[in-house]
Amino acid sequence: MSGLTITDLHAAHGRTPILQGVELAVPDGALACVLGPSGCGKSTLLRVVAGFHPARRGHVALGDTVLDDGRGRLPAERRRIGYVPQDGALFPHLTVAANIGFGLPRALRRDRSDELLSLVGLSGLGRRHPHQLSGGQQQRVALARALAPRPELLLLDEPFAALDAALRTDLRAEVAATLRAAGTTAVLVTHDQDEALSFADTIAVMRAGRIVQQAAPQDLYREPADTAVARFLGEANLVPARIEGLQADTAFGILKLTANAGAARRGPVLLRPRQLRLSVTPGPGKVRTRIHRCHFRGSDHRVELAPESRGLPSVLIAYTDTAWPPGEAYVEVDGLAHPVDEPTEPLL
Ligand SMILES: Nc1ncnc2c1ncn2[C@@H]1O[C@H](COP(=O)(O)OP(=O)(O)OP(=O)(O)O)[C@@H](O)[C@H]1O
Repeated sequence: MSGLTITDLHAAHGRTPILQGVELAVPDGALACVLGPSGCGKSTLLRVVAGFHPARRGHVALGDTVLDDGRGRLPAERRRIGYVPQDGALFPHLTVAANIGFGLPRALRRDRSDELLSLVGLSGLGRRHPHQLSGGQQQRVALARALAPRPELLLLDEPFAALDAALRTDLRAEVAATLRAAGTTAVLVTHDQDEALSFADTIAVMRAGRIVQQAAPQDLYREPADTAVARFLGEANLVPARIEGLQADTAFGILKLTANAGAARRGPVLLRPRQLRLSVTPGPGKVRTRIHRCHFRGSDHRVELAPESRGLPSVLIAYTDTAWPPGEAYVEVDGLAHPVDEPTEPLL
């Protein structure tokens, strides 16, 4: 078993505390994402797991092996962990095959680098040098090199950040497929929510040196822990409500909740843009709005609506399959509303 378990992990740069009680569990064979804004400590977390930076206290274990507990540390070269940095960091003077085989016993190098080149879709390019490859190809070589010694855990530090949008989407799907084929447990850090949502089995949202929520992508998107996580994962309509038990009283009428909210209180509920349904006719549970703006985005339209009722934000966002011309639209809610509170801790 090679699942990663991190409990109450603290680490610092000099005197500045950076990781402040990180809790993270990545099951054996799972692809996890640590998602958080720039500077929240994602790279520091990966560096502690890889063995390049010491923990102050806490516990980091891979399967049954303790990697660091703040007192003792397993040296990085004995951790069986692969690391893919942002820029790939290939050796420029070595061929692609030599980059992949670097560090392997000589007798294994050729077969293993051929195998890995095929796995990352670069068969036949082993004799080239890194500068003769595109950025995306170089990142695939970096992935192949990290996988070559059969690590139990692979760490990826924003490995697609330098690539253009289309290539990034393709490559991350390929990388996810490659990791699943190899059965490797992996942790990718990113500040890009689309990347996290499309890549991972489990996403841990990091803020100010802590994991504030860990869940499967769909659960995290629909049921974020607070308003900041809600906004970080995508556009959010935060609608004022009186919340009690399993329902919320809102300008749309009574909405059912994702979970029992307990005693009565006031607070926003989350409605994602796809939960707002537009129509041209009024009706029960519908709110009259004016279409402020509608723009085509390729796969859908993003519509900004100005509600005419009180008790709603000044702008609601809906994603629709068809275009909506300027004028009136009636909006109703589809699905469950999710109660969200303001975050109780600092955001950075
Ligand atoms: N070597 C260092 N010495 C001192 N402070 C550092 C060092 N490396 C990082 N820091 C600080 O630690 C904090 C966390 O940095 P880290 O690189 O872990 O964040 P991150 O979430 O990965 O950010 P990004 O997404 O921008 O890479 C930042 O405030 C950063 O300035």
